[in-house]
Amino acid sequence: IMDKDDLILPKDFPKLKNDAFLLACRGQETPHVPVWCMRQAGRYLPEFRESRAGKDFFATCRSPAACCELTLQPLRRFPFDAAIIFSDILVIPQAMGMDVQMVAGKGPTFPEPLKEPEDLLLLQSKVDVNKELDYVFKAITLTRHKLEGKVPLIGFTGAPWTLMAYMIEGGGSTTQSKAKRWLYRHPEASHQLLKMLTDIIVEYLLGQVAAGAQALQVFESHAGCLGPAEFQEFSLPYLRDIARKVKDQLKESGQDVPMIVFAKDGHYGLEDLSQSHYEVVGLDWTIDPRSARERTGGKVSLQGNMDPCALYAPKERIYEIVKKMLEGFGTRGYIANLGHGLYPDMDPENVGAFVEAVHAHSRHLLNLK
Ligand SMILES: Cc1c2[nH]c(c1CCC(=O)O)Cc1[nH]c(c(CCC(=O)O)c1C)Cc1[nH]c(c(CCC(=O)O)c1C)Cc1[nH]c(c(C)c1CCC(=O)O)C2
Repeated sequence: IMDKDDLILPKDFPKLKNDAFLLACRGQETPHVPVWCMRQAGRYLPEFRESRAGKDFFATCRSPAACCELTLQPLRRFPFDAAIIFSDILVIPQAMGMDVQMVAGKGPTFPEPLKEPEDLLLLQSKVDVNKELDYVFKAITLTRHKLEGKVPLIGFTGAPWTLMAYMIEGGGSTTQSKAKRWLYRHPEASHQLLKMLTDIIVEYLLGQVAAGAQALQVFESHAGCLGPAEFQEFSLPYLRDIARKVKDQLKESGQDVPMIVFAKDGHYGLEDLSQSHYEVVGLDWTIDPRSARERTGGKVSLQGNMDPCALYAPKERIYEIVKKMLEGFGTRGYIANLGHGLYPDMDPENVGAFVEAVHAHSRHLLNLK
């Protein structure tokens, strides 16, 4: 007998029925290769567009009921093996006191981005994460209940460098030159900001686990504009710090939650990423599955990496591409996904064909063993 109020308490969650994703994160045997898609809750779904119509993006993020509904929508259509909470990486800069708006046709926009190191003083350095981001935690708890144990729920965050880049660029950028200017001209202030973000992210991820998240993904979406040396200095140490601190704290309370790091276009860092305390390394489509396996030497599970644009292909071709991908990665320690998020103009039917192909072909390969 579940009272409505119990849905917001992070306890008595329904029993998990499909643990293929969690098993694959840990390199354990599964009956099929699990699959989910980055941005599976998104504008390619007509029901998503309808729910979001006329509403402010971040107001939607602040409504636990809306986040829950948007998270569940793709699972009603497709047998995905994981859900990812509907939210955004930019809720952290907002919690630090920055104004961020989602402008239609333009994307995220900061009216007053950081310009010079003095601007760091304007940020809330000691953020009360439990207060400022409580709405995300509530959304996670509600969604974990409403999922009814169908699949595990993934929580996420942006990585420090990616968030720093948005905070300085004030929005999307192809060169990230304003943010990279800080790395070369103000390395100390850069480290100060990255450290500030890291502390908040650790608390934020721990809060997500306490609220009911069963896995965590860290998005370093702007790894690609860094070179190996800058990655070593300004991204990797913080990615490692996050995983180590989150895991140490969880261990104290006897918990263990798999963590995924996705450094988009950061293949120069693949060896390092596979030795960074994350169970899973996410890959974009510019890496060949076999070479990714060789370079990570069985140290981690891998996730990815079909080119999202392959979903524009006819279904038979999608099956062929999935087949090659599965043969390249193998069926063990592997989570099928795209190499980046779905685009709004993609056909939901082809997303269904992708999921179906992963399940069917991986079952076929596993039965041959
Ligand atoms: C860089 C980044 C952002 N947000 C995110 C990242 C990291 C992943 C990546 O590299 O893409 C992460 C994110 N954003 C969203 C999710 C939800 C879960 C899911 O993947 O389904 C996740 C995991 C919802 C969203 N976040 C956003 C949408 C689409 C806008 C809308 O719903 O109105 C969704 C579904 C908006 C957003 N938010 C951001 C961008 C660049 C955009 C797109 C703007 C545009 O295309 O107009 C920042």
